[in-house]
Amino acid sequence: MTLANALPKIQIRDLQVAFGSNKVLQGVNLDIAPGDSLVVIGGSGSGKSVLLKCILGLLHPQAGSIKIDGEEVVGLTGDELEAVRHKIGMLFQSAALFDSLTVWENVAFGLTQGEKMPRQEAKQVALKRLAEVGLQAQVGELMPSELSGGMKKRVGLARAIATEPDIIFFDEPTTGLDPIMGAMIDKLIVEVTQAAGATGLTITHDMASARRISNRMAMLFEGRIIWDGATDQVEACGNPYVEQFINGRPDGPIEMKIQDHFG
Ligand SMILES: Nc1ncnc2c1ncn2[C@@H]1O[C@H](COP(=O)(O)OP(=O)(O)OP(=O)(O)O)[C@@H](O)[C@H]1O
Repeated sequence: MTLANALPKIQIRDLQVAFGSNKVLQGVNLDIAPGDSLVVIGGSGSGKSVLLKCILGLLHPQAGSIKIDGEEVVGLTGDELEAVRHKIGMLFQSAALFDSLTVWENVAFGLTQGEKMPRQEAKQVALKRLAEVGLQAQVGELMPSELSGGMKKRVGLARAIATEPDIIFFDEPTTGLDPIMGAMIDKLIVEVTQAAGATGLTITHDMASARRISNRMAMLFEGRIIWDGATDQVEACGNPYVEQFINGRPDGPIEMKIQDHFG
């Protein structure tokens, strides 16, 4: 539930990132309220991953501000950056599990390494998290190579929530899954995020998934957020770029831009 006057969980102002002459983010402004689940949509190469990397401190913007809980994170290094990252759980596109660790060790990684929790205690937490994503304790003893794609995503989700983060990032959470498994992962994402009272930030191309996961959407186009609003209003938002994108129409203002470049 969004509180009208609550301090944004994440506040982004005039964020600018360029790689040489490629100006990827050209003044991004975005507020994400506590408890919101926001999906950032936008075409390939529009800068969605760059935006997430800036929030994680993996990329340094040329200009602009990113505040988490009111604290500036741009420019942080060392322990201060680690403290910010500790607030964020992440489900990576490929689930990004360590091949040489068992499933439960993967889930417990942030607890044993980051929080120095004793191994047996961390294992109990990991098994609890695995149960929350519908996986039995025996799965905890398997190696990642023994899992299907859907199971890997579940394990990745269990790992993302293991340290009870305030914020969870989901990078293309349904990529590579069949539609039913994708819908199941979406349902789990909603359940675990709400149960944790966490704020969600997702990047995806999968509009069905975006609609299921989010209560808010923002569209990134030509380096800026060109629309940001409630998910249930996106169909009728009146923005021709957003309407073309969410309906996957080949014709419209976005195609005209592509023709400008290559035509
Ligand atoms: N480390 C980097 N060095 C140089 N250019 C980069 C780097 N990271 C990203 N880019 C460029 O920034 C632009 C945005 O990339 P980004 O990966 O954020 O797009 P995206 O919206 O996540 O795309 P997709 O949906 O295809 O994953 C691209 O033009 C990309 O080539």
